[in-house]
Amino acid sequence: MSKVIFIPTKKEYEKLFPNLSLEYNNFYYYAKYNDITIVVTGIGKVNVSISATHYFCNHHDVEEAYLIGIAGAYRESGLNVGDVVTVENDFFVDEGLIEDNYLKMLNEIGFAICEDNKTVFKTVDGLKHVDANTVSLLSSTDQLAKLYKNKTGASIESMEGAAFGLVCAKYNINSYQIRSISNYCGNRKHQEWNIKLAFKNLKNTLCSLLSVK
Ligand SMILES: O=C(O)c1cccc(C(=O)CC[C@H]2O[C@@H](n3cnc4c(=O)[nH]cnc43)[C@H](O)[C@@H]2O)c1
Repeated sequence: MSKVIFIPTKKEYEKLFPNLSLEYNNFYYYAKYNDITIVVTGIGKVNVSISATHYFCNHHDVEEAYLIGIAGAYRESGLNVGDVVTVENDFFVDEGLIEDNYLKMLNEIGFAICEDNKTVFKTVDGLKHVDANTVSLLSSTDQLAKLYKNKTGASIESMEGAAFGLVCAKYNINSYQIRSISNYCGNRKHQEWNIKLAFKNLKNTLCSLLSVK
């Protein structure tokens, strides 16, 4: 049985594994770290779905799959930049429509992507448990951030989570999602990015959780 770590972008990979070079197989970049495979999926729902599906089709011994990376936190979440969290429920929040400034997810108009338009992850003890929204249209205004947050009550936002969770569920694979908060959502002028702190804390978590040095 094996473990695999999925990371959305090469930028994130290079901050976490600066000395480990990547190979390419036409679908994704990957590397081996001891007995763990690391897959760089590409940004967003489509890329993570292609990469994870291809990986699981070709590796039938996966026991645990981890999606790790950075994420934005909604202002009202109480989270700080640099916090590392374990995601429980992850919503396809922007698959839907907006009517009179009210956001309806696809499940509310009879076309659910999956049950309740969300996927559910296993969680890691010792980290803050949060719910997440997965978006293609980033919440780059305070108004949109509020719309997303109020819809599901999620604390954080990423671009891959719910899609990854759905692929893992289809393959019956135990999935985990660990994110380090790099910025706040909303108005791009006030997002307060701190990439360095986010990756320092994420790397520390990886070291203790998966014995990755
Ligand atoms: O600017 C940099 O140096 C840099 C270094 C590493 C990664 C990045 C990214 O922008 C990665 C994009 C990645 O991060 C997630 N993310 C982060 N903040 C948010 C957000 O506010 N809303 C949605 N997604 C966010 C996302 O999952 C992307 O895959 C930059």
